[in-house]
Amino acid sequence: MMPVDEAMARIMALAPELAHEEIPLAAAAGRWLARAVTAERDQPPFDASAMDGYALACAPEPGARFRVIGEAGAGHAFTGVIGEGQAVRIFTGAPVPDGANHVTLQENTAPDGAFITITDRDSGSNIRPRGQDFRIGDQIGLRRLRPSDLALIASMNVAKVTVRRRPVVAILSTGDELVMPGESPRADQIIASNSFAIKAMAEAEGAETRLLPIARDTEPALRQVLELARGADVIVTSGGASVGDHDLVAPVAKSLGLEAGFWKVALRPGKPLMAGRLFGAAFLGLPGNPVSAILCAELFLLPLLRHMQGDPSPRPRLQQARLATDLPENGPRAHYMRAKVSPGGEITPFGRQDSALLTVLAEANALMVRPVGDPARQAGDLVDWIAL
Ligand SMILES: Nc1nc2c(c(=O)[nH]1)N[C@H]1C(S)=C(S)[C@@H](COP(=O)(O)OP(=O)(O)OC[C@H]3O[C@@H](n4cnc5c(N)ncnc54)[C@H](O)[C@@H]3O)O[C@H]1N2
Ligand code: MOO
Repeated sequence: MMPVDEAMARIMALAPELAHEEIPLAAAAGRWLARAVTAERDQPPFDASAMDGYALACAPEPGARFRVIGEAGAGHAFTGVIGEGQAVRIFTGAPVPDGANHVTLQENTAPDGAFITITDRDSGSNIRPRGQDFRIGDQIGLRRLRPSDLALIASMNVAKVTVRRRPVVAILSTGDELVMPGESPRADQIIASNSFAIKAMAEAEGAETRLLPIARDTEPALRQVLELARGADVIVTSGGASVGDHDLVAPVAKSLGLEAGFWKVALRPGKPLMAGRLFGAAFLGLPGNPVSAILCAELFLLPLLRHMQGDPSPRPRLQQARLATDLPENGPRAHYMRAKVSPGGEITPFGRQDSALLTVLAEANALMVRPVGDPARQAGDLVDWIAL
């Protein structure tokens, strides 16, 4: 059985190259920049008032009196020059007029016809200097674009960005026992659930998905459905990965030309995971047990999708927490236990860890990682976990 780390590395090495594309900023949320963005201007592009008040030639003393000679608003600059004893009525965001180096807060003044009298001191100059946020030529490096990045790029006057094309993931389930939700299962059938989680996980990671029909447990049926996956960047199957007589994914994928393949990872749940390259795509054969399939998607599919889109650290992020209970030693497979991390930061693995229990997975907010051969642990020990 292959160690989890090695399986992750082997799977990332299967990644096909994704082309770059230029898209409008308004469509770029969640996309990965493929080319750095360069600011086209300074922000602010002029010394700007941070407050509503009066622009003055220098910081005034209480009691000082100034004549108001004009007005500066956001988008409406005052074009004259301020001299001693003069003030310009100014509003937040307006360019500070020439000759001024201070904005006094309007709350610190008393108006009196065409004059103002200073009643209190200001705590600062209330001026945002030109370029205080960014300067022309400043760059945003490659990253997944969050809403705040979009605002930053917009303010740089950049209307289009170059991103990686979205990876296309084809998803299919195998098994004679499966019917889709809403259909009428026979007494010996269950409802296909894995592909719904895998689809949602892949899409949240930036992928486009193609949900293929359920493949029945015959070689021709599976071959036919797998053929529909041609053209995808990643092909994900669930079920039929183990050693049973009806577990056909490995032989069929091989007959279709699976390359660079491997099978079985020292992982619980998820041991029968298989991977390779098929039709030019990365191929992941996930185990059928629902928790195994979702866990393998978390550990292998999502890092692969992040890597393909340019994430320099695509692996799951490990955090640490104190264990709330004692645990016996772990066996020969890394155990990713469904667990709950409390707001206080303590982690408690669920008592029931059967890989068929979706209710337990749905209650969990963490996967607690127990390495291969991890010795017995006591309450209070620090352990690694991954957020769900
Ligand atoms: N003799 C052995 N038997 C098994 C071994 C083993 O090493 N030796 N490994 C076990 C482990 S671990 C796992 S995990 C499973 C994985 O088996 P398969 O990948 O072949 O999965 P299936 O047999 O097709 O299904 C397992 C289970 O999951 C249900 N299933 C399948 N697909 C879906 C789906 N899309 N949605 C919901 N549920 C699904 C299926 O009905 C089965 O109950 O093998 C063990 N056996
Ligand atoms: O490894 Mo299986 O994935 O435990 O249920």
